[in-house]
Amino acid sequence: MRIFIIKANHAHTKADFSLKDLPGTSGRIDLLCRSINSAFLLSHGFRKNVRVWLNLNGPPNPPKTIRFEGSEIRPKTINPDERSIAKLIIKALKAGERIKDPSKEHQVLPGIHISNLTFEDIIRKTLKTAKLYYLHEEGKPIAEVNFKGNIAFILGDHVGLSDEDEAFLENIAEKISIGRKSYLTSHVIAYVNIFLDNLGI
Ligand SMILES: C[S@@+](CC[C@H](N)C(=O)[O-])C[C@H]1O[C@@H](n2cnc3c(N)ncnc32)[C@H](O)[C@@H]1O
Repeated sequence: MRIFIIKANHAHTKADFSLKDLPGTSGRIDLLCRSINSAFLLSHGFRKNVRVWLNLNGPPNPPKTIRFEGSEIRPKTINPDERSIAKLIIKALKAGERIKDPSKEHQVLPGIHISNLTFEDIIRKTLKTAKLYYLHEEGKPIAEVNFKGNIAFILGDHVGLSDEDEAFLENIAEKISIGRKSYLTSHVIAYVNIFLDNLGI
């Protein structure tokens, strides 16, 4: 299984933004929509072996975490356009306002779950079943990594991870790189997926 964990520092935790101006009003939920597209979609196909954790930390009620579970998501739930993926995030955030025990995950649609899990909670949970890699420009080249079993990748948003996040990951996740340039989160996910496809993993 491939797991992508994205920490979104400013992404709004309430559906108080405009679909007409996602980049300007949502704390960059547009970036998360493109990341979902890159993580799951093939041309005329869907990656069932992928899990994505979106960890939203913007106003007004951080954190909110949305888990997309490829093996459970129904066909045609995830479409390629940003707007329809943003609508799924809005649905999840609205459901998140109503749940009684937000420390537990609540299913919004088949394969889409919302909770108040923190970034650290997600990492600790994932560590139990997968090897963790932190994607960063200055890491070890991805071509030198011997991938085995369940693999989890941690990525930042447009501002990247904080010093505190990096300190937390220090002895938990290996820092790996797809190149020395700084790429968009969604492009990094697409590259990693294609790289692993070519390895036959
Ligand atoms: C736009 S970049 C963030 C740039 C931000 N200024 C920083 O310093 O982290 C978004 C995320 O993509 C990943 N990323 C970008 N370029 C990468 C590269 N060359 N190799 C591995 N990961 C990369 C990192 O996880 C990064 O946090």
